[in-house]
Amino acid sequence: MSALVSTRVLLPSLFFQRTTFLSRISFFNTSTVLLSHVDSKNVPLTLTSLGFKSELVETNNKRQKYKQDVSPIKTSIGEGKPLRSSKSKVVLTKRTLELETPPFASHSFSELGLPPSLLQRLECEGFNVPTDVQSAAIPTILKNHDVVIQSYTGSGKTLAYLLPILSIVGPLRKNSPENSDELGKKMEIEAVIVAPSRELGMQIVREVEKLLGPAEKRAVQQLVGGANRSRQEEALKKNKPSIVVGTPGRIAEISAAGKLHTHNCRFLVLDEVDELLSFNFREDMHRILEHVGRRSSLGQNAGRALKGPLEKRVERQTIMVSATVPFSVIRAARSWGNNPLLVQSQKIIPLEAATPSGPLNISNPIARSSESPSSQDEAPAVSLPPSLKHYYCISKLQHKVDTLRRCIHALDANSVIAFMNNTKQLKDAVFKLEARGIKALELHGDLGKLARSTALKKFKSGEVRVLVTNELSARGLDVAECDLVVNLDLPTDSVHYAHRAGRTGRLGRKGMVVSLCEESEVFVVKKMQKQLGVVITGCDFVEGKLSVIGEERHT
Ligand SMILES: Nc1ncnc2c1ncn2[C@@H]1O[C@H](COP(=O)(O)OP(=O)(O)OP(=O)(O)O)[C@@H](O)[C@H]1O
Repeated sequence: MSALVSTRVLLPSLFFQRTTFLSRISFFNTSTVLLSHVDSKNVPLTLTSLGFKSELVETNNKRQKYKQDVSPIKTSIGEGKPLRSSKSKVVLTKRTLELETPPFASHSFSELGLPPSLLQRLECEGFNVPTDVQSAAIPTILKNHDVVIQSYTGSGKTLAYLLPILSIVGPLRKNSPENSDELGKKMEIEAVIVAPSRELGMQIVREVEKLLGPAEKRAVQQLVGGANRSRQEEALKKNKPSIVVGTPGRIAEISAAGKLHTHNCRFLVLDEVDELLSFNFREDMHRILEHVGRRSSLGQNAGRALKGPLEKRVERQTIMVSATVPFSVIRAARSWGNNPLLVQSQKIIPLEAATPSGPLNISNPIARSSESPSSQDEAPAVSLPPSLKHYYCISKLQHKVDTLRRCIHALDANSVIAFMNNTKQLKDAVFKLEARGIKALELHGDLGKLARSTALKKFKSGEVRVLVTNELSARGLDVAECDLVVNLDLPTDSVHYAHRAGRTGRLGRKGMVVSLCEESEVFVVKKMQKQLGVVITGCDFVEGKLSVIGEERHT
């Protein structure tokens, strides 16, 4: 207890010191160690006690930039009502999300072979240091390798593929288009990025637009389902984008209609590749894989000559990405790509060397040692952010929403994603939360496009405290402020658990995951714990506090 108090007292002064990034990492590691000595039976565990701090500040609502050399990542989220009415200034609760295990590499972006125009844009947007996986993937992709990028949720995989692509295609590329006849004439799509949901597709588009800057943002075009197709086709014709980002159905549809010419495409990215392999996407993915970059007449500079029987052919570069890479993806990647490499944060190996019992689970030693060889066959290379804390709480079905309410209050969570499996029950949960005075909104595929984007916007801005959703939001959704994920229904398997859990604890921030289950489901939690290689601790919420049941193991 005294260790916890002294850590808290030390925080404000140390927090604003201009220390180096590395010394700050060691400071936070120290605070973690101290916290782990606290007797969890006597001390209430809240997000604050686990390292989240709240303080009242004024904010002008500007986006917080990531400046790793100045201060840990902070983020502003609204707790609720402004304390004072003012048109220009709103007083909100500022919550500082400390970095527990920052995934930043020791390199700088300028060492990775990116063009000056892109480096400038990165600086403008406040991206100063690449993450581990970016340091590994960027040079590998720039060397023309097909890759499978596997790294835990929130570790920066999107920029890991966007940056090398933008170095080679589009207005920020190494050779300015004005100086090259071949590139100047080119009107074709040069990169196709496929994502399994409209929300993720739009998020990627925004990330590309951010990097391109306001003057060049037309170089990317969204082709997501649910949006007006003819408008997308008109935009393709008018803006002649270099990059398109979309969902499999819409991309395949527009391509089949002859309005999207991707045969000469240089890059094909499959984001959340294991999800794109699912049965639902089979036909559309087949078309995309068959057509994108398949009849290339690219110039020598842009294309890659293949070895062996395909020696004369110039072909697309295929980039496959996910936090979870089951062996089915490895098999598919071998057939889709040209000698692909498996790129992880700390290592790069030929995909050929990846076997079901081999390096796939290297980031997950507990899972490797606890799984039998047969169950490893389909065991995913799951990677969860190391800063996450996992709990489960036994609750009767009819009491789950009330348990969720108690959980939110006990942990003092400000930005919560609650996952359910059934849309109808999801609506009831929102109704019950609202009736209990907690601002909540639903987000699922049955909603219209406007309702979906409004819900997401309100949640991201902090206007809504709880987003009740289903698998739709489990993949890729990036809300830095999310400090708690609750499974109101258990996910179907450990892969789904990993993606749901990964909506919090982004980019090394702390986060908590609480799974509410009935007594008869505890064995499912235990099984996932084993497969994922994490400790999921039993807990309850009593008198406004989280109390741990049984021994909590700190790993
Ligand atoms: N080098 C960096 N510096 C600062 N912020 C970064 C950096 N790289 C990425 N980010 C930010 O980190 C957040 C998480 O990145 P991203 O969404 O790419 O993670 P991810 O690994 O793709 O996660 P998931 O597996 O859940 O899709 C984003 O908000 C992104 O803008």
